[in-house]
Amino acid sequence: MLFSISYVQNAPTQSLLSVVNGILDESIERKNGEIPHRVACLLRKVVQEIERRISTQAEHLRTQNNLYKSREEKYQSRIRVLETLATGTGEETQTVINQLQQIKTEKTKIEEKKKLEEQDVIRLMKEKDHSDLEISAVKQELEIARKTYEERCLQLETHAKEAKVEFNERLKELECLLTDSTKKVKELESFSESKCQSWNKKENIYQSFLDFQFGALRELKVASESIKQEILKTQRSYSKEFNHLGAKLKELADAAENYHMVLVENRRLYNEVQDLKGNIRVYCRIRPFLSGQNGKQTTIEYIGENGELVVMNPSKQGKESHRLFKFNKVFGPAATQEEVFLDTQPLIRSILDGYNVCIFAYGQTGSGKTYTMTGPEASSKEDWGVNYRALNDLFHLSQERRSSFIVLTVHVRGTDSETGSALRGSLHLVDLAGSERVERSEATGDRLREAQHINKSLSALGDVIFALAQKSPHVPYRNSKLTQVLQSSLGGQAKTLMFVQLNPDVDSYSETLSSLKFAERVSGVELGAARSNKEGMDVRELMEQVASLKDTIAKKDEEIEQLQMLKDFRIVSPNVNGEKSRTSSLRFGSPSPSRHSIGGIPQRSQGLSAGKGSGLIEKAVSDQDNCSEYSDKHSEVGSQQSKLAGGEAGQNFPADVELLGLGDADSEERLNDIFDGGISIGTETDGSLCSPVEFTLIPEGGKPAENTEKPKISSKIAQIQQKLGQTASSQLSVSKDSLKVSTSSRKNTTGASASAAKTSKRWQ
Ligand SMILES: Nc1ncnc2c1ncn2[C@@H]1O[C@H](COP(=O)(O)OP(=O)(O)OP(=O)(O)O)[C@@H](O)[C@H]1O
Repeated sequence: MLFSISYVQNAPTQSLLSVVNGILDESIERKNGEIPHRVACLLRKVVQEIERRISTQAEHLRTQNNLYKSREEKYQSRIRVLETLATGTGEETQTVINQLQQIKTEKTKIEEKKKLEEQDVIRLMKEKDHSDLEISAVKQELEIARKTYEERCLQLETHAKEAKVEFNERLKELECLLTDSTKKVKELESFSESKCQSWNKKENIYQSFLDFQFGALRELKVASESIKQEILKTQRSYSKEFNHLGAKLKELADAAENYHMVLVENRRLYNEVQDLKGNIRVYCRIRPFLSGQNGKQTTIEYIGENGELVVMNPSKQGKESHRLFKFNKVFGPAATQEEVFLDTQPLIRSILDGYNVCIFAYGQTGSGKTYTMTGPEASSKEDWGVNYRALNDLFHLSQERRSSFIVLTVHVRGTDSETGSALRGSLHLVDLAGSERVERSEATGDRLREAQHINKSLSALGDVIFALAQKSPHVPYRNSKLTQVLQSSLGGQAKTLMFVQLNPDVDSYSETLSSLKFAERVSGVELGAARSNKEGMDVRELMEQVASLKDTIAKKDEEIEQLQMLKDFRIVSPNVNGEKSRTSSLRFGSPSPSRHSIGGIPQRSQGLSAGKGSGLIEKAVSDQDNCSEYSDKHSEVGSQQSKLAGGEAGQNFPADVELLGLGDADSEERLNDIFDGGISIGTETDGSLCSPVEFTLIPEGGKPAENTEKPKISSKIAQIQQKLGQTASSQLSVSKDSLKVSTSSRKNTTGASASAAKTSKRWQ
């Protein structure tokens, strides 16, 4: 804002005022109240100029006013002159009037002008007042600004003074510090000098240390060289040892290999233990999903090599969802017929050693029982089931009966040419009916009745298994034809194997579980060590001698009785004679368990109807019935065949009467049958069946003989017994009465053997 003096002098008042206002506004906007000195000077000049102008204006106005007053007076005098003149001449008057008029107009104009100028003056006055006010305001502001400025200056001066004092103090401090620093520098210089000296010393020490280290390093190099040599030596010895260890490891690997053989051996031994304990072996077989069942969920979780099986219940969670079972062997879905048979073969072959063997397949419908036992229909040789494989030589027979004792029984008999002992074994191959619950079979009408029947025989089988597992004194074999048929295998110390067949389908889980539980129970059944039906020549001869001696005793007994009766007849009345006869007959009836057993052997079949198998059983039983005709005729006892084919259960046959007078054309064979029957029937525990052979073999030391011939016979028996003691001493424990019974039972048993032989022939 630099205004020259000429601008201030030449600029109109209005613009000067606006300059002043601008300066003031600017200072107000800054708000610091400070007006620079130059601006203040300028303002002062502007204000002075405005004041000067106003005073000039006022002077001018006063001059104008005086001028107008003098003019007015002049015109007034003229008017008077003119008025004087007007009174003189009219024309002149008129002219003067005109002039006057002009003057008046002029006067009006001048007055108007005057008015305007007066207005101007008034306006200027107002402007002046306004300017005065503004000037005073500016003055005030200037005063305030000046004061503020002065205060600020004062403050700055004070600050400057304080700063100066402070600066001086700081300067002093810095001077002190400088002095200190100088001192310190000097100290440091002296310290570094001493340090330098000590470092030099240390350098010398380190130099000597390094020299020493280099010396040591040289020594170490020498030592490392010798250590290297040591290591090489050790390496050589280690490699030797490694080789040695390798050899040992190889030995271990061989041992591990052997371990597997040992495992196999262990399994074999385990099987032998099972043989000795007589457990029913249980093989579990899981059939694969059939075509169309792909993608189905399986319940089989794990199949162990040693017979472990874990099944999973998909509807349960956690621990309860899994169940572990252990059997002799578990065959997975991929197991071939050959594999299954290979594990079964030893058992089957043992019939050649005179064992009775029974293999039966259990499981729900469609689980693969027939597949395992027989094989699929129209099967090739690889698909052959256990039946065909085991009975390759009887294949044609199996085929004949393909369309219908389910139960295929094979009797094997042979003679050991070296020892002359006879071997007799039988093999039962049973394909049971489906084990599912009747509701699940969805059968109705006749099929429902048939299913119920099947269910009954399977439940009877369950009862028998349960009784055997519990070692119950009574085993209900006779509750169904099936259990009667299987009696010799389930209770006759035979070798028995059950295939439990499983359908892996999740829908069959409950059936699978119940089959597995049943199988678990079956595997717990101990039948006792299997016995071979092997009779040495000595035994047979002795048996024959015992039998003939018993015959003699019986004849003598009869003679004694007849004599006694004759004697009594002579002494007492005929009634008494009758009484005596009855007593005598009763003695032959069932006073002792052994007698009772002979009487209670026959049990007539009521006709079989057991589903798929029932036809065959029925046929078997009808065959048996045919045999029974024969056996009834000949009063056969002692073999299981005769038991099934005989009369009502528990019926006591008057064995003495029935068995007497039989022909003994093939007595040796019959004797064998009896012996066989004795062994197989021995475990019937309800007291109705017992081995007649046991009676024959077991005289109980005995009462003193009544007849004079008896001591002779008894002593002969004793001799025989001594011989027999070597082979069958454990079975000796019957009374003299038993011996009497046995005399006649011999005939009885010979009859039975014929039946067995014939029945066997029928099946062959
Ligand atoms: N291990 C297997 N491998 C291949 N297919 C099998 C196997 N086991 C069973 N099957 C098939 O499963 C189906 C049912 O088998 P199978 O007839 O043997 O059962 P089942 O238990 O005897 O039935 P049912 O009680 O009705 O006689 C058949 O088609 C059979 O071929």
